Parts: sequence; structure tokens; C-alpha cells
Amino acid sequence: MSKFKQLYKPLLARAKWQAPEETAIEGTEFGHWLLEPDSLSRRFQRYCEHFSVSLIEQFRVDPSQLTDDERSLIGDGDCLVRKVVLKGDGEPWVFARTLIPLSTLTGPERDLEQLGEMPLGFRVFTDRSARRDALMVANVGTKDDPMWARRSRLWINDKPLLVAELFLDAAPVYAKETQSWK
Ligand SMILES: C=C(O[C@@H]1C=C(C(=O)O)C=C[C@H]1O)C(=O)O
Repeated sequence: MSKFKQLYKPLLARAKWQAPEETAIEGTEFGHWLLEPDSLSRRFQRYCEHFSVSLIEQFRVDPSQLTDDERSLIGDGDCLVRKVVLKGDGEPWVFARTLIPLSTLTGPERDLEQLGEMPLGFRVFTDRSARRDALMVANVGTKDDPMWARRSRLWINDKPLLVAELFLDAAPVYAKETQSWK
């Protein structure tokens, strides 16, 4: 799993986030994926027989480990960092890094620290209060060979978490004709 950290963490770290309207992705096939407001995990499930999440690492950081941008979105408190790979039929589709403020890991949300290999989206989007905002996108590849990432803030019971997702080559996002199975 460390190859995912070595390969993909730096790509996400240097993403130059843009508002979708500043890019030409709206109305494109992959734009529909990148702008997905509901659970990406639930959508991925429709494009494979077996959807799974592998937990790479999870640890706590103090706010000095966050960027100014991240602090402006989720506050300047200690956070839990959760890094996973989302897989479709065993193929790595997304590398995701989520920042969950400890102030979000309270009350009914305490369990978010024990998710393990349960997809975060399955837990968050079953809550009626769940919503997504501050969605930004970035091409961390090249113009001719794009590698797309997105970052968005999720709210659950009015408490935030920040999710950054890097869409890997095998992801259905890039398939010319993505026919859902279900
Ligand atoms: C937020 C979602 O959860 C997905 C699963 C994640 C995880 O298990 O850590 C992280 C980011 C997402 O790709 C979603 O399904 O939209």
C-alpha cells in the first residue's frame, strides 16, 4: 500500500484546486463523475461487481499539518487523517484522503474513527443531514493525459470533513462509454 502513499499523496498535495466553472468539465462525461454530489461509493457500486475500500493509514494531526486552505474550510483544530484506496473488482479506482476534525468526531459521529474498510460515503450519506459543498477540481496530469482530482467538504449534522479524491487510470471516470451494470 505504501506505493499509493509515495505515488499519489504528492499529486494531491500539489493539486491547484479550481472551481468547476473555471474549467471546461461541466457537461462532459467525466464532469458528471467529478461533480457527483451524492456518494461516489454508491455510484461506483453500480460499475463493478465488487466495490471495496482498503485502508492505507489513519492518524491524528494538529492544525499545523493542515494548509491554510484546509483550515479555512474545516477550522484549525486537530484532525483525523484517513487515507484509503477505493477499488472496483480489485482495481484501484480512487486514492482518497479525508480530514475529519476531532470536533466532528463527537456524539453520533464518534464512530467515524472506527470505519476501517467501510466506505465513508456509505456512513455519511445514510444520514439525512449529509450534504456536500466547496467542490473544487484539479488536473494533476497533463492536458493530453489528464489525471483528475476533486476536493469537497461534507457536512454531517452540521459538522464538516474535507475529502480529497484522486481518480486513478482504471476508474470508470475515464472510460469512453461508462455503462452502469445496475
Ligand atoms: C465521501 C465518500 O466516501 C468515499 C470513501 C472514502 C473512504 O472510505 O474513506 C473516502 C472518499 C470517498 O471517495 C463518497 O462515497 O462520496
